[in-house]
Amino acid sequence: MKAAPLQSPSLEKFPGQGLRLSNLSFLGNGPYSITVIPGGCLGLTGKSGVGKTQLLRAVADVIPHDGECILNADVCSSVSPPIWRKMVAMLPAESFWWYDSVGAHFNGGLLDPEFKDLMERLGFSQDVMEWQVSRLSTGERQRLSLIRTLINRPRVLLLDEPTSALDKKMVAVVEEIVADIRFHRQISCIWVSHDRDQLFRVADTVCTVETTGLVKENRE
Ligand SMILES: Nc1ncnc2c1ncn2[C@@H]1O[C@H](COP(=O)(O)OP(=O)(O)OP(=O)(O)O)[C@@H](O)[C@H]1O
Repeated sequence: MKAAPLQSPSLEKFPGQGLRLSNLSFLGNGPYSITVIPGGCLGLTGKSGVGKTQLLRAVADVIPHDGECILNADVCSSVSPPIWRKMVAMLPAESFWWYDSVGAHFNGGLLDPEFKDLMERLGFSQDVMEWQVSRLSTGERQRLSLIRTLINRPRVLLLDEPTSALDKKMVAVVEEIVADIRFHRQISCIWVSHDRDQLFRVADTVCTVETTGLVKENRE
């Protein structure tokens, strides 16, 4: 069954704005069509292996795909991939680290006025910048990679199970940080999770990803 295109009811306030997926397809999945308004959050769930991560990767333009992603007036196919990926940032479930030291991954970000606040809220003191990446726990990597993504100031945030390695208290902190940033920067967000309760806390629209499209979920 092909799902109808979806959009948030408040979209009329933002004509032509936000992140729009238009007949996006990849690896035999799709087409997917939906709009996420500025400041909005789309929650995606679905069975393991259905293609949630690949959907985020298609939106981030890191895998081949058909159809379009449009961010405000920018059409993905007309924007160079590095520029698109700077605007549309994906936080993968398992973060990548290139250098031995944590601080080397943050260079200019240390001057970002929000850096110190994010570090404190996510439970780090400044000396973590001197640490070796090899000593980081899975949860520390997850929290630090969120900071690294946010200080690049993306206009769209694609979050792939961003709290999977965190305790309850830190899950709440991450949910609050993302909500604050969506509100203050008016960025659009897609949040992938197997935790349905979490998606109904953080997102204004929740959908199940099927191989043929998105199916809107209602809170029960
Ligand atoms: N390069 C590729 N070529 C073909 N198939 C791929 C490629 N990369 C991943 N896949 C397949 O695409 C499918 C979807 O993978 P994906 O990681 O998006 O699933 P998911 O819904 O995020 O699953 P999970 O909930 O387990 O994380 C999987 O069957 C995977 O094996």
